Amino acid sequence: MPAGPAHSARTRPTRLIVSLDTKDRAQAIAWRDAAVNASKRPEIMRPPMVKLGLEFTYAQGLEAVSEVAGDLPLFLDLKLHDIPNTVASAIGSLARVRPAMLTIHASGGRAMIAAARRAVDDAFPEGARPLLLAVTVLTSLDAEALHETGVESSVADQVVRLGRLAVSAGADGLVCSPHEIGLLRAALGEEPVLVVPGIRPAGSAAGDQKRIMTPAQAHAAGADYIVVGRPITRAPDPAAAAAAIMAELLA
Ligand SMILES: O=C(O)c1cc(=O)[nH]c(=O)n1[C@@H]1O[C@H](COP(=O)(O)O)[C@@H](O)[C@H]1O
Repeated sequence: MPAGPAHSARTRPTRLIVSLDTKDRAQAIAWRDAAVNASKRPEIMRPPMVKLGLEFTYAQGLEAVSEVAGDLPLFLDLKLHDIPNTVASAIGSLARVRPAMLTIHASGGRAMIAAARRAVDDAFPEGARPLLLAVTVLTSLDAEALHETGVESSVADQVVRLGRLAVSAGADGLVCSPHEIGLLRAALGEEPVLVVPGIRPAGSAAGDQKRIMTPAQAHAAGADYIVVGRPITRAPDPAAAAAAIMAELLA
């Protein structure tokens, strides 16, 4: 694993990914535009990424995904989890969308992750390959919910175990909660890209998320990207909410 951090946790840049979780195309475009407008404020001037996932893609299809992403870098979050051949073939079907990031579940195992790696390398031209991200333990799970699935380790140990497995099998990065960033950096070094949902600005409702932090806390912990949905999209003024979150990442 690479040693020698390029940035300390505190100075590592953190970029916002806005999660456009809706079935409605016009709504997704409106939220995208609100985030883009927020990012043009002079103190920010850093365009966001957008995430489209299961809800939007099942409702609207891949062509609509491309339309909504427009020129913004796209995190296509379909969390593939199946036998290796099926996952690899599915990745081939996603190439036309030109995502910047794709997700699989690390718990699909080494052969599945390695097959996904090969599929990304085969299906996308060099220079246009998405980052292959492996989801470790969903941020909606706490220790009790994880144990109920038959995993006896702590959440932290399971995240690190799956993180090591995924990176050694070819993943470029991991999806984890902000609570595990330090442990993953200690185990895997600075190179794996850490994409971090479970973000809740102070005072906002946790909803179904269990392992949460504020944007500033996740930035200070060393997240490369934070993923934020409802705290922006369900806010009375999504552009203002996005701007406030982006401002927290500038420190
Ligand atoms: O892969 C993800 O993006 C993801 C992984 C995870 O462990 N937890 C998690 O919340 N997500 C996604 O991140 C987004 C979080 O949305 P909010 O909870 O509304 O901010 C949702 O689109 C989730 O699907």
